[in-house]
Parts: sequence; C-alpha cells; structure tokens
Amino acid sequence: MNELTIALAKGRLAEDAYNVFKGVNLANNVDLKSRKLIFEDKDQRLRFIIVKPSDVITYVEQGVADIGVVGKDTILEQGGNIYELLDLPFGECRFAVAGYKGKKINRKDEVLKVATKYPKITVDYFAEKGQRIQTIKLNGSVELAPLVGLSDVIVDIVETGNTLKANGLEVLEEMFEVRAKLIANRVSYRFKAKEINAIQTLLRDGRENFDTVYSQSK
Ligand SMILES: Nc1ncnc2c1ncn2[C@@H]1O[C@H](COP(=O)(O)OP(=O)(O)OP(=O)(O)O)[C@@H](O)[C@H]1O
Ligand SMILES: O=P(O)(O)OC[C@H]1O[C@H](OP(=O)(O)OP(=O)(O)O)[C@H](O)[C@@H]1O
Repeated sequence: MNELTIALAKGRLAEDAYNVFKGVNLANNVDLKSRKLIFEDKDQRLRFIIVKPSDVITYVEQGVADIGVVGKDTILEQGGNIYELLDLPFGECRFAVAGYKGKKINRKDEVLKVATKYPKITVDYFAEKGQRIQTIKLNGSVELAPLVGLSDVIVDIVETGNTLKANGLEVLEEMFEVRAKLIANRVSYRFKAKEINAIQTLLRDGRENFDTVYSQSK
C-alpha cells in the first residue's frame, strides 16, 4: 500500500475539512491549533500537510501532495492540471456581482469598474455578457471598494450576506454556486488509484464501505 499525502487548506475550510476526515477516522493526529505543518499517521500511511488555500493546487499539481481539499472558486480562478474528484459537504457559497442598490451593471459602451479577489472569474463572466470592465484586484475586504469610490461594483463570494448587509450593499446579480472539492494529482491518480479511490469512497459513503475497499488494497 502506498503512502498518501493530503493537502488541507488553512483558514475557513480547515475546520470543516478536518472534521470530515476525522469523522471517518482519518486525521486523528492532526492538531489545527498547533503551528505544526506536517502530521504523519504511519499506521494508516497518511501524511497531512497544512497549506494556504491559494497554494493547495500548487502542491497537488506538483505532486508533493497526492490529493487536496480546495474551494471550487480557487480552481476556477487559478486553473491547474489536476483532477476534480468529489464535491465535499462544506464551503458552500455563491459568487455574485454586488454593489449599492440600483447600481447598473449593464452599461453598453461605458466601462464598469469591478473590484475583486477573483480577476479571471470576473473577466470571463463579463466577457460572456459583452460588458467592458476595468478589473481592480484586491486581496480582501472587497466590500470596501464601492464604499470609498474605488470601484462601481464588486465580484465576490456571498454566504450569509452579512458582509454585504453590514456595508449597505446588496447582490445585483447572482453568478454561480461553489463549494469545497477533493482534487488529485494526475499521476498519483494513476499510480495510487486504489488508495485514492478508497479515500474518495470513504468521504462519499462513510466508514463501512471504506474498510472493505481499503483492506482489499493492502
Ligand atoms: N463566506 C464564505 N462562506 C463559505 N465559504 C467561503 C467563504 N469565504 C470563502 N470561502 C471558501 O473558503 C476558501 C478559503 O477562504 P479563506 O478566507 O480561508 O482564504 P483566502 O483568504 O481566500 O485564501 P488565501 O489566504 O490563500 O488568499 C475559499 O476559497 C472559498 O472556497
Ligand atoms: O456572506 P458572508 O457570510 O458575509 O461571507 C462573505 C464574505 O466572506 C469572504 O470574506 P472573508 O471573511 O474570507 O474575508 P476577506 O475580506 O479577507 O476575503 C468573502 O470575500 C466575503 O467578504
């Protein structure tokens, strides 16, 4: 049986990802509160590495991690030569164009100023609509941009809508939904197929099924 390395994102997805793995008796030795970045589980031949959300795809694409957990938003924004294996039951949110109530986003020849953490997703979306835009790339607190006149609108993730509401903004147009995904390195997926499929089955169907599949792969 081959050892698998799994890249987990720090931040918002960390706790849910950890709970999902722990719920099926993996990741028992991972301690998110510590400053440690590598956790080995020699018995189960698993190694967890803890990385920034925006670096998960890099670790998986380079083959340093065989599989990883990352938001679909990051996959759409960064791309990457990886397989998307499974939708995971957390990180659910949606993309939206947002701004002050009544702000027009379809402006014919006028250029719309859009602030976002996701320039590629934004450019693709407005290109499809035929609306010319100027993209302003931010790294966070995106809702601030229309308030201080940096942009006309924003493209961002909305979950509860609390951040928009707290800043007097609202959704002007819904775009699409995203959630967390299990991804795999393409070569690992061929050469460690049994192990990766076992993890996939486990996360999808629960422990009982996993014990059967995993013991067969030893
Ligand atoms: N409000 C939200 N509700 C649910 N999921 C969210 C929300 N905001 C972000 N996410 C999901 O969690 C992932 C990680 O978000 P987080 O805020 O922890 O990191 P980040 O600051 O976007 O990443 P980085 O620090 O690497 O730039 C996002 O890529 C997205 O998939
Ligand atoms: O609809 P809500 O439940 O309010 O969630 C949406 C907010 O969550 C994310 O930001 P995050 O908290 O990651 O902070 P950031 O500004 O650093 O990106 C996103 O960029 C929104 O600002």
